[in-house]
Amino acid sequence: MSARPHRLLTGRLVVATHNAGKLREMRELVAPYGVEAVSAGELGLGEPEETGTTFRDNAHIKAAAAAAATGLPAFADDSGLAVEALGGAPGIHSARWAGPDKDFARAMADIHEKLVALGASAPAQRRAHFVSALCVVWPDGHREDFEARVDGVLVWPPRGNLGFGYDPMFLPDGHALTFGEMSSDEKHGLPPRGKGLSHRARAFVKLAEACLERP
Ligand SMILES: O=c1nc[nH]c2c1ncn2[C@H]1C[C@H](O)[C@@H](COP(=O)(O)OP(=O)(O)OP(=O)(O)O)O1
Ligand SMILES: [Mg+2]
Repeated sequence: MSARPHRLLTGRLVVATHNAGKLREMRELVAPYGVEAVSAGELGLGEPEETGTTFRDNAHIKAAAAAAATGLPAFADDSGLAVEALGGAPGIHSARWAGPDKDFARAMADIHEKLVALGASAPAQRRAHFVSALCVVWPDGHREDFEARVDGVLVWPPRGNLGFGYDPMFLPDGHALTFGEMSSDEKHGLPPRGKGLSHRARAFVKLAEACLERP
């Protein structure tokens, strides 16, 4: 009899990302659970092409590639910023909008300029959310998927130099600091502080509930 409809994640785990900011957050999230996290970079894994049309599909592509290459369970995140006035852009293209140089200062300015061109200066016209799709894939192909979002507004100019990507322009609802001004613990917003604040932490709370046990 199984009280758990999901598969338990134990032992070694590949964190299938090539983004240093994300890797740090994903390692912090799994740290309390006694799994040994090894990164895609440490294992010399390549970066699969993200050919999916959804966050969920792209997270699966990354986790499945890493699990197949290593014979270990693999944990991937596909995430992005969806700006309401831009019809959800950049969405799954959020990393690609920063170009090959990963110039997020430029990508943030681009978004701001597009909003200005639309006359969107009031916070209510500058609403956006981050989405995170987390996927764990085992070498036998079993998968577990979790997704969450965090809503907020885009400020200008950007504030803070913590975090990564679009963090300095994202002000989550109900908070006075942008993600760029928050410590990583504040951005996660996990217990005892809260129930999860960032998209990634909120999705991870679901993953942990389903697939992880504290040692
Ligand atoms: O918490 C976040 N704070 C700020 N920006 C964020 C966040 N979460 C996603 N983002 C933006 C930037 C990132 O580059 C892109 C995700 O694109 P995404 O393809 O999932 O990640 P990536 O290419 O950077 O690394 P990888 O695919 O190896 O995991 O969205
Ligand atoms: Mg990517």
